Amino acid sequence: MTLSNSSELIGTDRLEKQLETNGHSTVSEQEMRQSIRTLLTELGEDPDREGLRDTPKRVSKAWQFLTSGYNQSMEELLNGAIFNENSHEMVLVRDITLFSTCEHHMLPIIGHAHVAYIPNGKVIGLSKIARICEMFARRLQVQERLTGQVADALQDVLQPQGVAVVIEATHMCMVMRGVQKPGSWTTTSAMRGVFSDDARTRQEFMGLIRHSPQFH
Ligand SMILES: Nc1nc2c(ncn2[C@@H]2O[C@H](COP(=O)(O)OP(=O)(O)OP(=O)(O)O)[C@@H](O)[C@H]2O)c(=O)[nH]1
Ligand SMILES: [Zn+2]
Repeated sequence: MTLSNSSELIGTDRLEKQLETNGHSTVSEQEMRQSIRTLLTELGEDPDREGLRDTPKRVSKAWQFLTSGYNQSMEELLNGAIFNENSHEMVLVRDITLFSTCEHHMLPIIGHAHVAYIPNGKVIGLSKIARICEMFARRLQVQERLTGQVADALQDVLQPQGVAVVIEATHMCMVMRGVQKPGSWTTTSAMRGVFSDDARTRQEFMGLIRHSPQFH
């Protein structure tokens, strides 16, 4: 199923249709709200008090947004922004802010992605690299899979000489609860093509992402 950009607001009618047809959920918007209401009650809250009255609706909308990456199509996301270019030097977009959701606890994963590729006759619009990251981040994830999906998607659409993806993230399930380790960061990488085969290319990439960016 193809839907438009995840950052668009989704109207309730369209949202319900999407929920019924996207294959990831058959629950309606109403059922989702009801389950959030039940959760509030089970937590000992009064879901009818003023501050919580619209919370099921808000939470439902928030989760639709946070998981909207399931409904995006690569074709729409790319919008044709792949250009023929006879360049064979590394392209790196670093410090792409990422917000994802851990599939074990449904708590936030917050971090950065660094994405590089070496073209092989085609380049991609730079913003599309960040959009690809967002599409996979806005799903229930584990960091390893997210990293590999970004690498495979770029490899697929560009057939470059290689792709490298490093994600550095902190998991709220390890910070706010459980083992409670604020300041812990997880680094994952996915190397494809020349980044996997050639240590010098990989080293060049690693050297570039170590360097601090000029602007934040
Ligand atoms: N590999 C991997 N593990 C993750 C990720 N996000 C969360 N986890 C881990 O998933 C594991 C789930 O372990 P369980 O023992 O089933 O769940 P739990 O009892 O809530 O575990 P604790 O977090 O240790 O309290 C935990 O070790 C989490 O840290 C991720 O992106 N990748
Ligand atoms: Zn977790």
